Amino acid sequence: MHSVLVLDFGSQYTQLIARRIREIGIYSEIIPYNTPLEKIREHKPGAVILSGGPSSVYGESAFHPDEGIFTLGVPILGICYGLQVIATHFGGAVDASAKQEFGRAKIQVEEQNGAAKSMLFKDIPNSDVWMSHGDKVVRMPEGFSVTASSGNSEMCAIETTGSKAALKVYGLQFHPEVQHTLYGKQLLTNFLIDIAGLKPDWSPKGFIEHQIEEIRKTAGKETVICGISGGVDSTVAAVLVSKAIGKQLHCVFVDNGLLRKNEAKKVMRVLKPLGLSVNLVDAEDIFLKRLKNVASPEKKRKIIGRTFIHIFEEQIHEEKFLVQGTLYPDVIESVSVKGPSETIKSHHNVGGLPKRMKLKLIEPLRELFKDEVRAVGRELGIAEDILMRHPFPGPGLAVRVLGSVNKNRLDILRDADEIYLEELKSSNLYRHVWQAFSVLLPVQSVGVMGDKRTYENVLALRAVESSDGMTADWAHLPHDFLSRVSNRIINEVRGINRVAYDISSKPPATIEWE
Ligand SMILES: Nc1ncnc2c1ncn2[C@@H]1O[C@H](COP(=O)(O)OP(=O)(O)OP(=O)(O)O)[C@@H](O)[C@H]1O
Ligand SMILES: O=c1[nH]c(=O)c2[nH+]cn([C@@H]3O[C@H](COP(=O)(O)O)[C@@H](O)[C@H]3O)c2[nH]1
Ligand SMILES: NC(=O)CC[C@H](N)C(=O)O
Ligand SMILES: [Mg+2]
Repeated sequence: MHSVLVLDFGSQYTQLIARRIREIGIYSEIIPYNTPLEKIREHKPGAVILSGGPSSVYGESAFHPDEGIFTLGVPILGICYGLQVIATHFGGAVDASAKQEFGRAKIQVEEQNGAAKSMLFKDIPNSDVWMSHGDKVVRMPEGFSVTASSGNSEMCAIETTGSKAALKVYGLQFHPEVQHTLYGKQLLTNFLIDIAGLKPDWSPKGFIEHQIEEIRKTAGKETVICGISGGVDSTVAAVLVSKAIGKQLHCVFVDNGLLRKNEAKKVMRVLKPLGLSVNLVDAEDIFLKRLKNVASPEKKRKIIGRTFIHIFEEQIHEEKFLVQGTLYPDVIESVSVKGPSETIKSHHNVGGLPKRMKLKLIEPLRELFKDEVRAVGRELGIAEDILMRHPFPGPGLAVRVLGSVNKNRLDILRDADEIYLEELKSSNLYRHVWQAFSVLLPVQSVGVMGDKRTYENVLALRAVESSDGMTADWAHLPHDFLSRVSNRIINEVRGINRVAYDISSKPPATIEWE
């Protein structure tokens, strides 16, 4: 199976390029813009795409690829900054444009004999495209011709022609990967299928078959351990590995006392039909003991992370491999040219584990996006209830009971959260939001219940819409729904006399409160 390599020059849209290619049914991977030619060759790419990027090709700190890519012998498509890289490499010139162009523009497709001159524009009329640039090609590179133009960029689409035609190098000033470019997907399809001759053969079924083979090769006869949370990623990873090596896989589910109401039991019940061997470890006491009187969010997160590792280590006997449900967005973050960003919160992670214990990793989902993981899960026969679950953070309710955590406060939160989730499901709203949960505030307020003064806790409800958890907006849940949930919680949960709804987006807030 050939893949498409996307060289990342730091565009905000790089992930989107990979995403669109996957939607066409072709495998794609993102690699840093400066990956050496030998490394690129190892991927055996069927086509290469150069992404956009914030720098200017003529600037001192411009990003340049290994020039050897132009000798790979596969079609190359440069988008925006990628086009500008191509233009300068082949002897053209790029300069700051008098007029910057952000947003919608209309392209004029060059015609020949009543059809588009370029195969890239097959079945694409003059139409709206999305632009985001301040530089433009001001002198054509040699051996190229213009295939489309826009009001502001006469050389909006160019490609090799004549004696250079066989090189199949294409450049676009606009962004075909964004939804606002009406025929963007058609253009990418033309490039990948008609020009590069790739086959759209990515399917969950093919993926599963391929991974099963790979996992068998990697694991051999060794035993393998997997931390399972009942969440989407670890469940799909575990079922896939178990399909490959059956009884060699041992799963560990840690009840850290920070799970939702009856979650340990529920998770064990839903995992049962999947035929996995799951060891439930009751570690509530140790987690709560270590968290006692700790109020700082970062301290809590670190204690939980460490305790997870500690419990996990006790469960490892002769295993040589560790299964992780790492997804593609996790991988991309570590290769992006943007480099490491500031730590906003320390995500609990089993990631520290392998080095310390010399466990080797099996990460069958590391090339997938979340919705693709769900599609693979569906193909594996995993129930929709598991696949459509909202993400749940490893530190669980410890980051939703603000301030210091104890069993009493956790129980109050569990009771309230159960009502909220129950109502979301029965009102058919659960699937329409990315994530919803309750937060117990370290604040008391005065109320009056049955003529009596109360002085009790405040609970916040949170629901967000998001596509990847990186940015989010608060969900505009119907007022009568919120009012019903609030009534039920105040009436049914002892210890809460006031409910608030969180109307902050991310950024500047985050999804979780701690
Ligand atoms: N209670 C737990 N017991 C054992 N392992 C856990 C537990 N919670 C988290 N993990 C491990 O940490 C990893 C990361 O957790 P994370 O919440 O990101 O993924 P997930 O739970 O598999 O899926 P989702 O994002 O849908 O919640 C899991 O894949 C799992 O291996
Ligand atoms: O596995 C996890 N371990 C963690 O430590 C963690 N912290 C936050 N989250 C989840 O990540 C998404 C983004 O959350 P934030 O906006 O709060 O950073 C949201 O979906 C959060 O629920 C975590 N997931
Ligand atoms: N989006 C881009 O790739 C921008 C490329 C370049 N920095 C410009 O402004 O033209
Ligand atoms: Mg989880």
